[in-house]
Amino acid sequence: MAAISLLNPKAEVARAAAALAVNISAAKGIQDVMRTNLGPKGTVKMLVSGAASDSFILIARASTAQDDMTGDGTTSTVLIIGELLKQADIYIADGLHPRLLAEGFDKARAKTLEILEKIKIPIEVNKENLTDIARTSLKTKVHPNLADVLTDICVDAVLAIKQENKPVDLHMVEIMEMQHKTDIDTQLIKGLVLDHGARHPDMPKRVTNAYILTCNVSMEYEKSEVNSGFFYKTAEEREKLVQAEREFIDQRVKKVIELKRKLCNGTNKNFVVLNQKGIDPMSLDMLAKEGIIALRRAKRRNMERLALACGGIALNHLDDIQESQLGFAGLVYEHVLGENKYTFVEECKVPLSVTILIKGPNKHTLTQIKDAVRDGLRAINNAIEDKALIPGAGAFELTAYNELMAFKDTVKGKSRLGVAAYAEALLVIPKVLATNSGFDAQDTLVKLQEESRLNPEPIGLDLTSGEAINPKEAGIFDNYIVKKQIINSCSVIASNLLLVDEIMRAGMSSLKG
Ligand SMILES: Nc1ncnc2c1ncn2[C@@H]1O[C@H](COP(=O)(O)OP(=O)(O)OP(=O)(O)O)[C@@H](O)[C@H]1O
Ligand SMILES: [Mg+2]
Repeated sequence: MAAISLLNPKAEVARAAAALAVNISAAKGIQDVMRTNLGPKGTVKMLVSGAASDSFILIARASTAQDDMTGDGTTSTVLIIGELLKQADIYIADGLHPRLLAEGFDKARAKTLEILEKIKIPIEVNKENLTDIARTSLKTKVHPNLADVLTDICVDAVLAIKQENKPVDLHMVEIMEMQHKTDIDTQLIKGLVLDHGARHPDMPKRVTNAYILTCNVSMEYEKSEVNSGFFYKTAEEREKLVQAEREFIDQRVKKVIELKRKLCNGTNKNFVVLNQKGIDPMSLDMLAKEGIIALRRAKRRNMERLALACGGIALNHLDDIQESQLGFAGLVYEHVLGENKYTFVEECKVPLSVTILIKGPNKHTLTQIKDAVRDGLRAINNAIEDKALIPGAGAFELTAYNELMAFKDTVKGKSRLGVAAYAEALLVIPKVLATNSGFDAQDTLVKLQEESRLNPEPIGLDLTSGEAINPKEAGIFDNYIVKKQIINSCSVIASNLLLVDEIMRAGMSSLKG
């Protein structure tokens, strides 16, 4: 193939035209697959795979890049690219050169970014605003009742870990799954959940007002050294060494017990030891007699999170332990689920790390909720970083359309057709939102455009009634950063797909040269 096109310039042109046609039809095809996803009435996300064309890969990459960056806007990206190419197809059939269209796209892109700046609503970072953005996002992912529950959880989680004047670290929100049919739903734990229980039957299963000692100190008598035979000659000597070693471990445990007695005895307070190292049965016995809960072999990662959640310091030795080094939790309890034991450390006062515990009857549900929670958290975080929101429900796209059409008249030459095509393409968002809710796209659009001519405020679509609404009043918002990325990536990808013949020619001439 390549050899023939090198020799025959006509074949080269034919191939380029065919490539353009492939790109256009691929973009339309992907758009058709994705369109039913958009908005809260959209169906659950589908994973598209298996198509081989480069254009597909390009669009898919744009859409996953979008997802990696902000966790949102992938469906809109694909829809707008598809629509840009559909529009382009009409103009190209009329003889317009793709390059002029691409030029127009780029002018429109710059203008649309200006429109975005104008429409953006500066916000204070407070519960109400964060709830609006989280709810809008979550309702596009899970059914409305669950979305409401998850909205509160996500907002409370972020507000809990958010520190004044510092960027939010979403890693401090641990997402944990529990597969179980249960009446308790997904919940926010102001603290954390360890996936094991206490190791002694006499230890309390539930305590309140608990000091938390986190440490990485062996409370385990290490037989191996003593038993190795190097250290003793007689049985008596061995016995002594064993005793000395035992004594050494006991001293450690006694230190803990001493502190516990000092702080807790005669009060309503309790004591919990969470140790990264081992605790042997004798040590556990001693602790259990004192009513102390002790967990051994806690995961290292959890040790760090424990200190963040409960306060205190993870200690590497117990030589001089003091109250100030301990954390505190309002409630510590064991929870048994089937064969698994969990320990909940919660009601931490100022937790810098929290846990969202997702419950669901099966893996599929768990994954779906987990993805939704991640999206919700990212939407909240985006809003905090942007300190702004964009009115949703198609309001931004309708406003941008109006302004771009006015702008188009100021653009000289044929590239203005690219600007018009871009403006038209943005309307795919309100149109598909309408269709997915069972309304006629054209009727709805006419209605909304009439309303937006009368109303200075951005106008969006009420998906229940099919009428115009003010998204600001309805609390429907999108992230600024997400819209910005959609605007940028759509025009770049669409232009690349359009200019496939030029790219091919450039590639070809470099081959010839
Ligand atoms: N309650 C609502 N009423 C009207 N429009 C809404 C509502 N909630 C969300 N939308 C609109 O739905 C669109 C977002 O839909 P959706 O989240 O399904 O797709 P996306 O963000 O493009 O892609 P992704 O699949 O990555 O989330 C936005 O245009 C948003 O304004
Ligand atoms: Mg979305």
